[in-house]
Amino acid sequence: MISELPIVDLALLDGGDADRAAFRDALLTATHEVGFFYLVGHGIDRSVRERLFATTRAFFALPDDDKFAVEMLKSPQFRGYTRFGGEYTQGAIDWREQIDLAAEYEPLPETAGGPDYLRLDGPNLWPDALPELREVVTDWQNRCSALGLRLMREWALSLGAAEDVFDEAFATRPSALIKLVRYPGRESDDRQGVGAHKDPGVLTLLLVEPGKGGLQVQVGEGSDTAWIDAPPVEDAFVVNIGEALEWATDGYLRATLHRVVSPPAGTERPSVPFFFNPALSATMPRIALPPELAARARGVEDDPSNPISGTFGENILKARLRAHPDVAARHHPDLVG
Ligand SMILES: O=C(O)CCC(=O)C(=O)O
Ligand SMILES: [Fe+2]
Repeated sequence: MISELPIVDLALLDGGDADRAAFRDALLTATHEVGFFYLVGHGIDRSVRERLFATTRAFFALPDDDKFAVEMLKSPQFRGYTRFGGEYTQGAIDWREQIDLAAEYEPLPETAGGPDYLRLDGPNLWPDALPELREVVTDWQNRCSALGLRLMREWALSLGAAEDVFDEAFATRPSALIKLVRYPGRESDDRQGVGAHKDPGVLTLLLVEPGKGGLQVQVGEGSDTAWIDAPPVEDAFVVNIGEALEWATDGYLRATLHRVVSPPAGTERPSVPFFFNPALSATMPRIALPPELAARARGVEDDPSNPISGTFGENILKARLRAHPDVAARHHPDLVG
């Protein structure tokens, strides 16, 4: 069983045919076997990442009243600030605070009997007290979306499909989500920063402040599994597959359980996950795998407590209602009974 996540170097794509083939091999192997890898060579400058973390810290340093002014409880679209104790994974509280900022679109006209997930379209709650947040987050979203699309094309090629097979799902109203997160240190037997979960979207590009451990990834198969540490690697994103890409590849690519352990008392751990998500109404294409890959596809995991839907909006709405029961009860009582 592996003890460290594999490293994949995007700069290989700037080389010749052999380098590009090596990149696709490494990408496919990492995401078939582990579902998680470190991405280096991505070309996003250190200064840009430092600015993102400086802004993240500035947000969490705001007085409580400024954060509560943009509380998610005010947002039927699950945007805004979640204080400690507001979020749950597998029924247990996640000890982190965060602000959720997603792509912003005008709600589509209400159609009677239309899908519930369209309720997720709408505005972010931007804090007046930190006006630069909007520009920094929008810039980060643009950079990560471009990187996400580039990776999707590489997966398409490495799976034997047309390069643009995934493009359409992201072409109109893609619903990328960024969280700025802060895990406070604590002295407690309960170490749940965020509980074990799979990400509901397509892929996640995670940035963690240098030097901050705590992320753990489940490796292995069936009953033979173990949790390994995935500390940040210099200049690297941690990238993982979400349920929508597992679904698209009949489980050839895997969405992997991961969790964050609270940092030690007296420290804190900022992180910024970017969730590369298609349009709410998109159904991911199901890739016709070449026989040698199809033979090793596991099928989509069948977990009665977490059914995976091929329509992205259904999958993300399920995850949002479960993670934020207070928002669900206030704004969507008809969906949670
Ligand atoms: O903060 C992290 O390192 C990971 C967070 C995560 O897994 C999530 O928010 O889905
Ligand atoms: Fe996650």
